[in-house]
Amino acid sequence: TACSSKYVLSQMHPMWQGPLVVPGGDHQSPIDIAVRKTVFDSELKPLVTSYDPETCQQIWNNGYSFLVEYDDTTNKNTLKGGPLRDEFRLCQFHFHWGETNDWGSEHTVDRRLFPAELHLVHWNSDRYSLFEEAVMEKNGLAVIGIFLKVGKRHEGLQKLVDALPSIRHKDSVVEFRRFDPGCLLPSNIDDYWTYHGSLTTPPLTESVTWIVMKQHIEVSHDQLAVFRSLLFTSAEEDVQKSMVNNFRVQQPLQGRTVRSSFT
Ligand SMILES: COc1ccc(C[C@H]2SC(=O)NC2=O)c(OC)c1
Ligand SMILES: [Zn+2]
Repeated sequence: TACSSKYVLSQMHPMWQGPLVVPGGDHQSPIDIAVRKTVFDSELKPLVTSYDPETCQQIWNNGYSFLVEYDDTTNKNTLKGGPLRDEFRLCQFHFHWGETNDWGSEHTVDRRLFPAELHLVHWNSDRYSLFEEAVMEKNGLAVIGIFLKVGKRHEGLQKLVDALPSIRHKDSVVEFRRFDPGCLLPSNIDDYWTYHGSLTTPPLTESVTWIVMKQHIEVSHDQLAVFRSLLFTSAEEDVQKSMVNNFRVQQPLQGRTVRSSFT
């Protein structure tokens, strides 16, 4: 689908620090969410999600993370409400994780790192007709960020974990059907932080309304270990590199305000 955004990542080192000066960017992501500096906004509405598992298409390794992609040619997977004025359409979700459980998330909360972070990527289908158009526009994307903690096994995640060995190498893809992304949401999606930022990999465009959930989800140690069995490298390459630490470091807030939907 369009959203697979076969973006060519510059020869990005896993601990890619990015250029010191980002071209034309002072609203970059991820950031540290300093809770004491967030501002409660009573105008923020509850988030409304509606996902159809039948639109799930494939899971693939793009050499940076693994993506589960949805058919985004119709309006079957929608996100609205929260800080959003328009209706957005899910196109994919993916994760970021570390080589150990001590780090791996992109956003931090009061400098606290989580072992992994889930991103559900949506594009503004009220204003644009393709993901690729939306990704270049200021109000083009909405990404829900959900922290993962190591604890009890996540039953819904297991179907995805079981598919990972079949996409070990970069550019491998397999059919992946009837997966409900809603099963990955925490029980409480009314408490979140929101701010305007960017993609966390090239092209780093500042087109994202970030919605970071306060409540994390739990996955087991063994489930997360399977993420780390993926490889950055393609089958042809003679040196195989484990897909770990595929996160960007936190970027300066540059005067932005992070709003909270809760007190
Ligand atoms: C050209 O379009 C792109 C390029 C990169 C990403 C992936 C980035 S953005 C994020 O939140 N996490 C990531 O790893 C993308 O995703 C929407 C869209
Ligand atoms: Zn991401």
